Amino acid sequence: MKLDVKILDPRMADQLPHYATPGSAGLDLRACIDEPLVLAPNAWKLVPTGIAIWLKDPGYAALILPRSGLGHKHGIVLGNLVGLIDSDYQGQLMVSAWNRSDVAFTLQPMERLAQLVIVPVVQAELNVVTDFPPTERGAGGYGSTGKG
Ligand SMILES: O=c1ccn([C@H]2C[C@H](O)[C@@H](COP(=O)(O)OP(=O)(O)OP(=O)(O)O)O2)c(=O)[nH]1
Ligand SMILES: [Mg+2]
Repeated sequence: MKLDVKILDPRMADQLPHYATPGSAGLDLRACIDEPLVLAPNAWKLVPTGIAIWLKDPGYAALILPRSGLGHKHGIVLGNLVGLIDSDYQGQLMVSAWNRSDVAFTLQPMERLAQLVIVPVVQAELNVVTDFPPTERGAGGYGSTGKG
């Protein structure tokens, strides 16, 4: 698909997000900040990415996800756990950077902070019913099929 993108911070012009390998699912998002940002243990800050996208088609959404390395090694994940970008959103992509670790982390300007994944979406039309026809699972959940 073609994705319309607006460059809001001139530093992004020559480092637009790209798929790092032919099989990559995510586009890395950078921290468009002017100076290093210290995230104290358990602190979170909204970080601009310097770009806006317009998905346009309600059949798509974008998810902002943590980068595995930052999340696992440094505890830098997302304050909203996952960011959901609506197809009609045209504002700057923002990343809620949360330091869930007990060690301060310094985020450098233009560092790759999170990743954006475009996903297909189905908008459902709600159909109100009083009963569902029975299924094998029924209302069973939360481990009802047993362990292992
Ligand atoms: O990590 C995120 C999450 C959201 N957004 C933008 C795009 C999204 O389309 C919009 C609204 O997000 P969401 O619907 O999750 O937030 P809300 O708290 O429900 O706000 P709203 O009332 O504006 O829908 O904010 C971001 O830039 N980054
Ligand atoms: Mg919302």
